[in-house]
Amino acid sequence: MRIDRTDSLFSPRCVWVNSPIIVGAGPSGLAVAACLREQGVPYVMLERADCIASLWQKRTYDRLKLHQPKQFCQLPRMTFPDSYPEYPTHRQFIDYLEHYATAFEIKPKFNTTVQSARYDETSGLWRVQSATTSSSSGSGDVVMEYIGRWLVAATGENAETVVPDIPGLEGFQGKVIHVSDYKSGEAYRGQRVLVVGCGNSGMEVLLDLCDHGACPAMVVRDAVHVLPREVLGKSTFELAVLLMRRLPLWLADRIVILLAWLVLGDLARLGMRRPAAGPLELKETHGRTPELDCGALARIRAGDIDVVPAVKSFGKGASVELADGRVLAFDAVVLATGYRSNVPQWLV
Ligand SMILES: NC(=O)C1=CN([C@@H]2O[C@H](COP(=O)(O)OP(=O)(O)OC[C@H]3O[C@@H](n4cnc5c(N)ncnc54)[C@H](OP(=O)(O)O)[C@@H]3O)[C@@H](O)[C@H]2O)C=CC1
Ligand SMILES: O=C(O)C(=O)Cc1c[nH]c2ccccc12
Repeated sequence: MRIDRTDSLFSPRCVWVNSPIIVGAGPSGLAVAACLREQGVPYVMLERADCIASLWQKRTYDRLKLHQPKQFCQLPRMTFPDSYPEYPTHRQFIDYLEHYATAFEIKPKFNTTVQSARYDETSGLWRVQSATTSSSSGSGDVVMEYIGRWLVAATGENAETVVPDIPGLEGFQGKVIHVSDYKSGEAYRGQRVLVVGCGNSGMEVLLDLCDHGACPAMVVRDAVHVLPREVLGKSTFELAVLLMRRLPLWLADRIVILLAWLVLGDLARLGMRRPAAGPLELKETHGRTPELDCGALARIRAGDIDVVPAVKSFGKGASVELADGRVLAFDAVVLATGYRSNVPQWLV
């Protein structure tokens, strides 16, 4: 057997890069890479997954479409094809991103997880430690340290799934998944499904479950801002941007809430009260995205989706105890409880 002396002598291997180090090959990382490329600036791009835009490729449900019209979602220097609809499907979005990466010759180092990125004040340099998993069996991770002057953190807000710590969840007898593993309601036909969380993912999965003949319930534990996707044919997002440019935030919020009320009616009657702070204020101050209704509200109104309060605990078998004391039985649980960034873990 040959002993690799360079590995044992310099572990981890250090590479000096006279260029930015981009962490993450999602839409933001790709956009940065394309702009650098256009200026003739080289870069190194490190990506944990084995493909670009892994969240879009591996963790989205089948029916997902962009929630904003396409002109607000395209990356710099390349528009969406004219043939795309106003709200492209996630498959179309992935095709666009693949085409974008090819056009700008973006070649990330895949299967490479950044473990830490440290800024050294004295030298003014970043030390970025990464581990590359090899697909060939037997050879372990290759640990590298990239040293350079610029770091771009582009791992997004949704790198890790959030799984709530609800008592008894591990003992629940039915199937439990996080929404990142949900593809379609086909697997749930005829089943009682509890969807925990009423963000954009939860709301759309509820609709999908209805469309596939399941019997879902939605946990709403707190106040929530649901807005229509469009008002009088104009996207609420565009409208909000226009209002925010011209008016103070509080007034823009009042108008958005009034329009939402005119289109959607009083949602408190459906068990969904609005937070005291407006949707635009919450986006500005907490980065909290408003929920855009894609049809779930109509199904709640029709009685196809039950709205229930917070889950207190999962009991014996397949029972669930709710905050209001009710105990209900479910066949399956979908945790649509969100995602979080992992930047604080590796940017030290
Ligand atoms: N087509 C598109 O463009 C889509 C975009 N998205 C985006 O992706 C991002 C992630 O969305 P999403 O996956 O919905 O995650 P979010 O973080 O937006 O929503 C998570 C939801 O789960 C609730 N929750 C968390 N823990 C619990 C618990 N223990 N019990 C009850 N409820 C709980 C939260 O409630 P609380 O507010 O009380 O914490 C919140 O309503 C967002 O930016 C969203 O807009 C998602 C789907 C489709
Ligand atoms: O694209 C996002 O990240 C969003 O959060 C969408 C969004 C931000 N502000 C809004 C106002 C009204 C409707 C949607 C949004």
